[in-house]
Amino acid sequence: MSELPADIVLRVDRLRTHFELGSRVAKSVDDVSFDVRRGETVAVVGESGSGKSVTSLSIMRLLAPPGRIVEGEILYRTSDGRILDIATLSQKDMRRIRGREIAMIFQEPMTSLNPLYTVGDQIIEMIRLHEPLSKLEARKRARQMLELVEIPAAERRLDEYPHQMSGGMRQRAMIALALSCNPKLLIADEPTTALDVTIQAQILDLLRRLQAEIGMSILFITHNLGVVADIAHDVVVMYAGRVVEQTSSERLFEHQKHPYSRGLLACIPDASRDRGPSGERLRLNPIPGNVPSVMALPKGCSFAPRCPLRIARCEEDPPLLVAEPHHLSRCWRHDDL
Ligand SMILES: Nc1ncnc2c1ncn2[C@@H]1O[C@H](COP(=O)(O)OP(=O)(O)OP(=O)(O)O)[C@@H](O)[C@H]1O
Repeated sequence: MSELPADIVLRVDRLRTHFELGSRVAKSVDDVSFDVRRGETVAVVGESGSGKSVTSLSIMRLLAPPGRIVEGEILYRTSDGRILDIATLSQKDMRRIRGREIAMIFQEPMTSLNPLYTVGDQIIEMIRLHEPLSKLEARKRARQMLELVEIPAAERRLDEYPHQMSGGMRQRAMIALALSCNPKLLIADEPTTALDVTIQAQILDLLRRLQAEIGMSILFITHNLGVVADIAHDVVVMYAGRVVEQTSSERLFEHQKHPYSRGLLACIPDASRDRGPSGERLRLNPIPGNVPSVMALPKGCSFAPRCPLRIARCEEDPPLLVAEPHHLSRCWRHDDL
């Protein structure tokens, strides 16, 4: 197994995850590599179908058959300093990693919250699953968790059912549940997508604050490049199962080296720019066309059919090229960008 530098919590290395459907193979994640450092956030960005969720499900080992990791390593540094390859871990060992070491939050809080139990009981159960605390001690900890995620009147809220809470509060309760075992890595899969803009900003603020306080690392999955600038240190832009651009967040916003990232940037809503003279909503500039199916990729560069900068050479598949130091791009024309 490879070595892992001391500041790296998670290293995804040449990961390939396929769905084998009869004689056809969907290469949903095709040679993806990135590092997540301690206390930092990496955002994985791309439109629907680009392979973001399959990447996070591979890391959590929650893939349902016929999904399978066929190649690559997912190296993880545990709290007690061991380095494990999650890609080959048994499901029994993986159960000890999920929740305690790596937790996940979703777009829809009811994916993790059970409607039949109070929020408090769910957090208490999770705490006691991992720590030998009495019910009373666990309840106290659960209340502190609700306070940590800034849910007002935490003591009373412990006894509420998820449906008694607003969308934003439910999202906070889900985060409290995920953090109740003090994970080192939080995988956040579109956690703010269903929320309105103000609540979205509050949840992003909360995640940033929690990260600074607890020092956890975050893998942030989103289709919205707009939220990335606020939260991520590094960005991995995915398209049709592959990485097309990878660099720091600061660098990406300054200078995109792939036409797909440029297109995603043009889709970011901007309140001042996107209103007409009488305040009406203007259309953004969506990238024409759709992400191709990973079962029927075009020949050469998979983005070429939608690309305004396409040239004859794009019929040849570009590798991930070093456009600048610490800046990778899978585009023949990265120098022209
Ligand atoms: N259960 C499955 N069976 C077959 N193919 C699948 C399955 N799940 C995902 N895929 C394939 O993997 C591709 C990537 O899917 P994935 O869900 O990771 O995309 P995504 O970027 O997360 O999109 P979204 O934002 O819609 O979740 C899909 O286009 C699909 O072809």
